[in-house]
Amino acid sequence: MKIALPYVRPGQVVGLLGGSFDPPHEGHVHISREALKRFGLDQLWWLVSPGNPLKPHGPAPLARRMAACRALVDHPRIYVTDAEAQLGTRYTAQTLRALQAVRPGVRFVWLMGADNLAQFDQWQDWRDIIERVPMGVLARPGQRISARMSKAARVYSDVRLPAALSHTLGHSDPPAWCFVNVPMRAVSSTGLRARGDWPKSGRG
Ligand SMILES: Nc1ncnc2c1ncn2[C@@H]1O[C@H](COP(=O)(O)OP(=O)(O)OP(=O)(O)O)[C@@H](O)[C@H]1O
Ligand SMILES: O=C(O)c1ccc[n+]([C@@H]2O[C@H](COP(=O)([O-])O)[C@@H](O)[C@H]2O)c1
Repeated sequence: MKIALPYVRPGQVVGLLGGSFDPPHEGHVHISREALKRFGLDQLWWLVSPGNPLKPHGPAPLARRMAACRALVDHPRIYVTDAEAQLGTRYTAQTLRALQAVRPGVRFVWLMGADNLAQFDQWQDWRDIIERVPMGVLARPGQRISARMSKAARVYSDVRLPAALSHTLGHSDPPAWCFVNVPMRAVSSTGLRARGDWPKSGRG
C-alpha cells in the first residue's frame, strides 16, 4: 500500500500521539515536547483520528482538524499525519498493525495521556496493543491515580519501566510501558469547545 507518511529510517523511534485534536491545543504540544525528551524519540507523529471509536459524537471534519494541527505545530521533529484515514483504520490495534506493515523496522511507541490509560482496557484488542509496541503515558491533571489503579496498569505492572529509565522505552521490547510525571497543563479540547473557541459549525 502506498501512503504518504513522514520520512523515517528503519531503526528510528517514532512516538505516535493519536487523538481527535478537536481542536488541538497547547497541552498536545506540551506533552509532545516532553515525550520527545523523556522517551528518547527520534520523531513524534500526531495521528489525527477520523473519529474516536468510543466517542458517540463525531468530531469536526478531518481536513479542518488537520489544518488546525499544522497551524499549531512548529517543531522540526513533530509531524501531523492523517495516516489512519489513508490506511482505512480507526481502532489503534489495527492502525499499529498497518503501520508496522508499511514501515517495517521502524520502532513505534504508542503515547497517551493518563486519562486514556484509565480506560485503556475498553479499547479493541488492548492487550495486543501493549504486547505489540512500548507505551509511554504522560501525566494529566486529575488522572494520575485512576491511571495507576487502572486494569491495564495492574495487569501489566511487572513490565512497567521505572520513570528513571524512560529514555530506554523506545528500544525496549514490548510489552513495556512507562508513566512519566511531566509538568501538567490543564487545557482540554472539551474546555475549548465549551468556551466557544472552536465553533461547532462545520462539525461532522
Ligand atoms: N493537557 C493534557 N495533558 C496530558 N495529556 C493530554 C492533554 N491533552 C490531551 N492529552 C492527551 O493527548 C491525546 C489526544 O487528546 P485529545 O485529542 O482527545 O484531546 P483532549 O483534550 O483529551 O480532548 P477531549 O477533551 O475532547 O477528550 C490523548 O492521549 C490525551 O490523553
Ligand atoms: O482502538 C480503540 O478501541 C480506541 C478507543 C479509544 C480511543 N482510541 C484512540 O485513542 C486516541 C485518543 O483518542 P481521543 O479521542 O481521546 O483523542 C485516538 O488515536 C483514538 O483513536 C482507540
